[in-house]
Amino acid sequence: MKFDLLHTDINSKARAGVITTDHGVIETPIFMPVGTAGTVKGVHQRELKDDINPDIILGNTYHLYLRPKTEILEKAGGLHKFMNWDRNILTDSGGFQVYSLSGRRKIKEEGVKFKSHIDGSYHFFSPENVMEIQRTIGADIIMAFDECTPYPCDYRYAQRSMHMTHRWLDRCINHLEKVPTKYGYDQAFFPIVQGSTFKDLRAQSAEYIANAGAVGNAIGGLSVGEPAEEMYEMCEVVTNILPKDKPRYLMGVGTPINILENIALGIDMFDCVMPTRNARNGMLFTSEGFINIKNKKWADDYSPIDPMGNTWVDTDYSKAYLRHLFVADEYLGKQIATIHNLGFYMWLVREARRQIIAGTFYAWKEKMVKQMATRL
Ligand SMILES: CC1(C)O[C@@H]2[C@@H](CO[C@@]3(CNc4nc5cc6c(=O)[nH]c(N)nc6cc5[nH]4)OC(C)(C)O[C@@H]23)O1
Repeated sequence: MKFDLLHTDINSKARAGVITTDHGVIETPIFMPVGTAGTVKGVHQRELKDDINPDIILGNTYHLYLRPKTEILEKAGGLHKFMNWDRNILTDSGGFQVYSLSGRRKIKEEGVKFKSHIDGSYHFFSPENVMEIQRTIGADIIMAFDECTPYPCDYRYAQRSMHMTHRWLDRCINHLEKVPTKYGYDQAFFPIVQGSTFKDLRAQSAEYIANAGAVGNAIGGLSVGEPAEEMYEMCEVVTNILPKDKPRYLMGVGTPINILENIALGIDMFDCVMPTRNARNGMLFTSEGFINIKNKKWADDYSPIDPMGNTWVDTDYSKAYLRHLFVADEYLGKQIATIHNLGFYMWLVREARRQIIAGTFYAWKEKMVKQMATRL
């Protein structure tokens, strides 16, 4: 994997760059649609390509390991072939999902024993076997096995959790050297900064991760319920330490406002279930603010979903029609809203990139942050 930093904003730490992998280029800043179990919920791969056009989507080790299971993926030749997606894929390592999803889990130095949320069976994840699972899934970018420190927690817990994540990182790196890639293309490995919301721990973790010398670096342990201001403070500390010539990935973030504020702090890559999850509940993001399409006020509003919209659904369908589909609980409503929201998120990061290159990012960001907070 290669990262070319093309432009850094003069009034902020915002950057425009290009990541190149064996499955094509990724223009940054980038938003990565979440496709947890090998599907971006409700959207065909062909629609993804034609209408939303993401350079990269996310998969998840925890989910894919439990279903369809690694042997099914291996026989298919990896996740790209299995889901017929020939662009980039990033897989999260599952550490976080074990912490946030599985019923019961026991975290020890060796690894994490957990109960499947599907059938209650017991499983064990360690830095070593998670590296092997991600080799088998075959994503272009794979994440370290870490402990996402729960929020809130006391300093002592955050410190111990951070050091364990650092020890697990060393085990991931050592093991990856022994397990070759399986499908003939490279896989980039990203370590993950922890340290909860303590500035000194965040700095310590950022230094440790920077010294690992990986091709890209991630920031974890955020977007877990902390106030946005604390998220921004931690990103400010960490991006001042992480190397400038490597992409920075802020995991699980976030709202359109979170994304613009963090681009200004020097973050290049984002993922979040918000555009897809909120779409399924009828919450639409637009450049003028956000819409709850189930609200009665749209019942006889025959204007396009989003006249400034970026995908064909925005002008093919009216607000009244989309509201009807949600009220009638028709599948099509969720599908239309998902394509709209993902189209908006892709527009947002692409427009941010254009503004950074034009040197007008900061003023544009300030205007957009105010505008997008409006409830329409
Ligand atoms: C914002 C929003 C809508 O996103 C939802 C829900 C709750 O937050 C999210 C998103 N936040 C999030 N923080 C993360 C931290 C780590 C981390 O430290 N390590 C690793 N390996 N992976 C991570 C993935 C992360 N996702 O996390 C789950 C539980 C996946 O659902 C998401 O609120």
